[in-house]
Amino acid sequence: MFSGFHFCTHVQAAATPLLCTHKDVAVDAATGSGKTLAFVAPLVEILRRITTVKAHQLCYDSRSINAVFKQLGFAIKRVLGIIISLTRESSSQIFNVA
Ligand SMILES: Nc1ncnc2c1ncn2[C@@H]1O[C@H](COP(=O)(O)OP(=O)(O)OP(=O)(O)O)[C@@H](O)[C@H]1O
Repeated sequence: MFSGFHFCTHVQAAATPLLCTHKDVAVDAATGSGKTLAFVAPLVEILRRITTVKAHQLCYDSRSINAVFKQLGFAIKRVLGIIISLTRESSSQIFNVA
């Protein structure tokens, strides 16, 4: 389980499989129910998959290791996810969870 927690909260259990399969999700749940991790963890998982697949594809193409790093470096510098937050406090909270 992400972040050292052993169980998902209800909102995390409901949202994670949908977000990890690229569905659009709107969540309305109580304060402190774990909403932040419910969208941060799937985003991290999707980014991990993108970079892993990219590395695998590049290695599979059997290019030189320098070319692999160069192309991976380029890929990682692209914007792959955006979190929009309405307040500075909320932004800090999300930053700390991420
Ligand atoms: N799966 C989990 N197991 C145990 N604790 C968790 C889990 N997920 C989140 N928490 C903890 O629960 C607390 C509240 O989580 P979080 O801030 O994500 O809730 P939230 O719904 O986003 O709150 P808010 O509505 O205030 O933004 C945090 O301390 C967080 O570390």
